[in-house]
Amino acid sequence: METYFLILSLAIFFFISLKPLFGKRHSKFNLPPSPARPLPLIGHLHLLKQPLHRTFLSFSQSLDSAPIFSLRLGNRLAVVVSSYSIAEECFTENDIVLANRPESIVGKYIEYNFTTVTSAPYGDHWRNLRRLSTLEIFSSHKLNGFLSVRKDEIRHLLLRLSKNSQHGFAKVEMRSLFMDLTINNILRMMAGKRFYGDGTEQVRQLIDEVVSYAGAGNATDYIPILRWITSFEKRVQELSRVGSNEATLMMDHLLSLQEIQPNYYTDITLKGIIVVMILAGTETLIGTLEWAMLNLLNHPEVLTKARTEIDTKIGFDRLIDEQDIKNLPYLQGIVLETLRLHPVAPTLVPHMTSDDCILAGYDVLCGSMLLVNVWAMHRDPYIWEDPEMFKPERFENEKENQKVLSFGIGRRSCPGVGLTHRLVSLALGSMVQCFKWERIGEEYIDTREAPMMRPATPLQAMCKTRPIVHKILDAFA
Ligand code: HEM
Repeated sequence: METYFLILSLAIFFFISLKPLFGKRHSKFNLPPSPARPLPLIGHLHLLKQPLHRTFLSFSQSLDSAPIFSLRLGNRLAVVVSSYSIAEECFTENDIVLANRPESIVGKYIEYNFTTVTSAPYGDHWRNLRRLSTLEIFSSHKLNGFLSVRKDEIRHLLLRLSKNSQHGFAKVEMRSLFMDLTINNILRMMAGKRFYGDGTEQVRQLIDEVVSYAGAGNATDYIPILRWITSFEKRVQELSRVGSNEATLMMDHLLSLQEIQPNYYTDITLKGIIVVMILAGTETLIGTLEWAMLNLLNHPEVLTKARTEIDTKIGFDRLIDEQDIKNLPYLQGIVLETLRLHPVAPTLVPHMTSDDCILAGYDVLCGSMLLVNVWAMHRDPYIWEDPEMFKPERFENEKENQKVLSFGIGRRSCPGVGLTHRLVSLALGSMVQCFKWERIGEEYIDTREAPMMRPATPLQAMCKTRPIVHKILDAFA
């Protein structure tokens, strides 16, 4: 009897899930081309190999370099764009229609039922959150106020680097140092507190797991039956509980705002802000710093040029400061070149259409997911000279800056861009100014990426202090 009900339920489920995929509604529309015929129920999900941005580039190439194509991911239609002109069409005339986010299991459990600024549908609630985070966190005024936190955390980083490297080259593992820098920076901005030792590692593991579940590659988001069969949803629910405890500890600062305006600053809103800041503002910065250092180690001539720029403009008596960065164009070029070659959100954060629209002459139906493959666009040989090469010089022409779309464009673009440029440039500039750097061996470091856009092998380097480090050590003494 049980088997009978199972077969009956599966038959009904198959009928319901296949109907929209093969229904008449789709056939009368001019949808973007697809790389292959979709399979029943799963559509093209079986073709999605990690890393997705590379798979998407090969789909596009298999379709005669099609700059837009469509996929069926279980019960959802997705459109993938990989050209500048279509991306511009998306985020200018179609910006509002494309300003929604698709629902996901992470959005439901970790992002408080789609109420955070990253996951909320486009509308009044999202607008309020965006304004709130701009005023309280991302405005120049607020970022200037947090400068002392950034400087202090960078000083901690330099001190740790100098520990064993004052009398000769010492080997250092960069990821854990960048992890402490970025997590402590965000936590101090949010709650005025640092995490030490094991605390950071725990937070980091939590972030790692949540970030690995976010994004467009989870079959469970598209095939509802997988929610019952796999333990994915349960695991995300468990993580959401751990995350809540962590967040509760960091509420001090925002709670004072709640006292003044309790209706506006609800508990969920405040927790959501903290969760988003940690999720969006740590892994992104760690990855960017790691890729930047990796490229400097693989290109000693770039490193020398950056050091000469800093020595010439700043001298040997003081440490680089944030206001120096505008006078260090080569350093800024290194950061931009890192963001171009290694955008940590290579297909941006998924968008969703709230109505039918037209892109590049194709019909894009209401409820479709949009992914923009900026990783592929940043390596397009028709747009960039020597696209695979790490050449910060290309940004001597300031017009090139506009072509780096790692933070997205339009109303849902990243509000953390200012903080990223400040922290990454200052940390990188300080490390170049204070240390000599070498690879741990003769061979070049692997530039392929692991899942989540990290370097394939955790970055290690050899560093040796330069005399200026003593000025920092003295200041700490
Ligand atoms: C290298 C650093 C970073 C990169 C490459 C990056 C990239 C992105 C991208 C691609 C998006 C989505 C854009 C779109 O949907 O079109 C985004 C959204 C967002 N980012 Fe970042 N990000 C970075 C750092 C940060 C930092 C440091 C923070 C905060 C501390 C942050 C907070 C956010 C938030 C809140 C959103 C959601 C915006 C919305 O949906 O309205 N990001 N980021």
